[in-house]
Amino acid sequence: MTDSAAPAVAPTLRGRLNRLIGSPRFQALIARTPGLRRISRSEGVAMFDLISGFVQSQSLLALVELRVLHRLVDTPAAPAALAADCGLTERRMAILLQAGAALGLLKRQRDGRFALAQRGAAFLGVPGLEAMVRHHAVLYKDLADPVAFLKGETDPGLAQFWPYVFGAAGAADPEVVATYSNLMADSQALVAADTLAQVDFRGITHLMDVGGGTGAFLAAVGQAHPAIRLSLFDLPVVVEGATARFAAAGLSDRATIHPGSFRDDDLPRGADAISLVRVLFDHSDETVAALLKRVFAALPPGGRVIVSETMSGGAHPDRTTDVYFAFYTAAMRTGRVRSADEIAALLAAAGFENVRARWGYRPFIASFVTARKPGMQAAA
Ligand SMILES: C[S@@+](CC[C@H](N)C(=O)[O-])C[C@H]1O[C@@H](n2cnc3c(N)ncnc32)[C@H](O)[C@@H]1O
Repeated sequence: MTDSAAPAVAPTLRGRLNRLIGSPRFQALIARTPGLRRISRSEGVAMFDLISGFVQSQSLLALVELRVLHRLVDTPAAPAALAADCGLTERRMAILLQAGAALGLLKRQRDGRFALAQRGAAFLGVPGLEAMVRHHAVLYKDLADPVAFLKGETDPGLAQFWPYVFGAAGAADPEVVATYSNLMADSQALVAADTLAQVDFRGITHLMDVGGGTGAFLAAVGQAHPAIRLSLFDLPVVVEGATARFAAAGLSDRATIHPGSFRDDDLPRGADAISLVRVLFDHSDETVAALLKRVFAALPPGGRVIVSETMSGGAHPDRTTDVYFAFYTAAMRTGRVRSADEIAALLAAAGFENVRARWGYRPFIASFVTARKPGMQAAA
């Protein structure tokens, strides 16, 4: 440990253990001891993974920007062949391809050529993943000085990328809106699949998706549950894209679009369930509390609210959500990744009961909290 001075207060048992684990003599002993050597090695690998993670992400960005995975879909290629197409020297191309293979996205063949590996093929198959990697350039800049970022001394660019979080006025530029709506809609397929698999939709006759973007989640619900009526509520400039989506999905007769802002307008009534998919984590506790009050008011007695988004692990910090999403939403300035317990408390404060949480089986896609408005369940 770097600070080897005697502690000012008597260390706890955990503290004494920390000092022991951090001592070079102890580490040398573990590295020499059969059985423990393996643990020491895997801890070393895990630690180096933490240290080098940003280079892995930047290698991935280079692979995406140069469309290397796409170029290898049909046939393997040698560094020299790809170098010319990508405008790199052969040597630099070889570095990138070797890194891609080390990350499991490519496979290095015996003849020195590189092929697309299964992980690379799967990466290309996930809608929105390439766009997600590309837009990380903004977050990467925002985190260049993480201490200044955490002290609030920087002006994060991600806040401008998602202008709607500051209110309807910020979302006036159709080009900006199209960029984030497409990114959201592309990544929605996985969120919808997990939500439909892990949340019970039985008994719902009319679902309103608030902050539902261009209707991608509702389209998935509509296809999985042919009897449910659908309502979409989002900012006017955002819902413009929903008409074509519902028409293409054959849902125009079942779906109603309500343009509006949940900051300024009451929510339309009539739905016996309201979903909030990746909406709460964009906003402050104050905005969320006000939104949940409106959700409560719009539901009939017994009506259901469904929250689906990535959540903090809370008492059990989660590697996927408590690092990436926590910093991401902090860079948006207004947002926060909350634990299921925190969301449950906000729902209870809004008057909901029967609050149930479900940790997602892919927590980096979504986890879920559902609750009911007290009173009789709405008639089917
Ligand atoms: C992170 S996106 C999620 C979109 C969609 N639910 C999904 O999961 O793909 C948040 C959505 O909330 C909407 N939103 C933000 N502020 C809003 C407001 N004041 N009123 C209505 N919708 C709003 C945005 O336009 C955007 O579509």
